Amino acid sequence: MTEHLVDPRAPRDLKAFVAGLPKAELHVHHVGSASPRIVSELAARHPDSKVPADPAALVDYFSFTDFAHFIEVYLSVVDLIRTPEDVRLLTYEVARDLARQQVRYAELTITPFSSTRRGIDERAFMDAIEDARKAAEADFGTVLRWCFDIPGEAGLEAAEETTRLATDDRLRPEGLVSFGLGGPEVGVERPQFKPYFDRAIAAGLHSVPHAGETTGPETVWDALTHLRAERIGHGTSSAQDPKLLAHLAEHRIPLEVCPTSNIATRAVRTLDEHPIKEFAEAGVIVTINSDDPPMFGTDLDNEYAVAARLLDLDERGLADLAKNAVEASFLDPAGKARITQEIDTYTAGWLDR
Ligand SMILES: Nc1ncnc2c1ncn2[C@@H]1O[C@H](CCC(=O)c2cccc(C(=O)O)c2)[C@@H](O)[C@H]1O
Ligand SMILES: [Zn+2]
Repeated sequence: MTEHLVDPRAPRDLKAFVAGLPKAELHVHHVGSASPRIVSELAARHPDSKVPADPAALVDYFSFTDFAHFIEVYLSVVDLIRTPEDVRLLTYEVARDLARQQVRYAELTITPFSSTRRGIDERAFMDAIEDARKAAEADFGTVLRWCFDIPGEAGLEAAEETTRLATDDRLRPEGLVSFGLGGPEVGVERPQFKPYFDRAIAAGLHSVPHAGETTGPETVWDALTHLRAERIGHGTSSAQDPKLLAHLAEHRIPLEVCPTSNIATRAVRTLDEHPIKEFAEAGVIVTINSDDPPMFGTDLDNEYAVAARLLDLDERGLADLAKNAVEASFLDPAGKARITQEIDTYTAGWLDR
């Protein structure tokens, strides 16, 4: 069950503050954000799927014994996304859910390889996400950008295909800003992906691989040295290496921290054991993210509440976390200034009320 994942202990008034706080989210997956309503609607369309169409049954289905089990469940949801219309519906509804949490800007991680290899036409896929991105900005005011990630376990074929889709000017979508690496890390050495990250960076994309989620600090070092990571997805095991913490702090390389994800995938045993406090005490830039919120029984607001408890934050501390994410984002300077100003105005208004 996932009740242990929702943190009831954050003070109530801070939850109200968080609910209205303008936010940015940098580490949240496209398919992983499909709401129970969307997943059950798609599962009902495809009765051959093992994904339950009943939202209540979905809660148990989204309980994982380990990381490998999480990936298996994740891919069963990927299998539900079969048409460009499924892609467009999913993307637009994810934007609606983000807007409900006052997310003004989000970099959504998409794995195009997983969809094109399942038969969705690549041009139709790009058109679907771009249509949804423009509609979401017009309807909700939420600015979306894309990160295309390589599913590392699928190997160099997936790396080549993802790089082609991300760098071919006839295909790459206008909203694409970054290039990542997801999936299991065990046995998926980061250095082999250097040629693909080099091509993506040469095409103007920012490098943001997952690293140190289920493997040690050496994977984070590899992501920094071989993949030229500008941010690190999770980086949880960095806390095991004081030199790495010092390097991340000195070079201002942010960690995309996803507290509840780490518990749900068993990467970390309990929230109280999460290394987020070590990151903050070492001066590492921390951003708060939800990763795959419906799958982990959480949402971004809850992740901020968890961070408030683990870092003992007040409203100003929470506002600083939100500003960290804006600053670490790949949004243009004017957009960053606009959202940062919104955060400051909101926080001042809250404290003066
Ligand atoms: N916390 C996370 N940590 C890591 N990744 C995460 C996390 N959350 C979500 N993901 C996503 O999980 C997928 C994994 C897909 C994958 O491993 C795979 C393996 C073999 C074949 C295929 C295929 O498509 O044929 C896919 C990726 O898309 C990634 O973006
Ligand atoms: Zn992730």
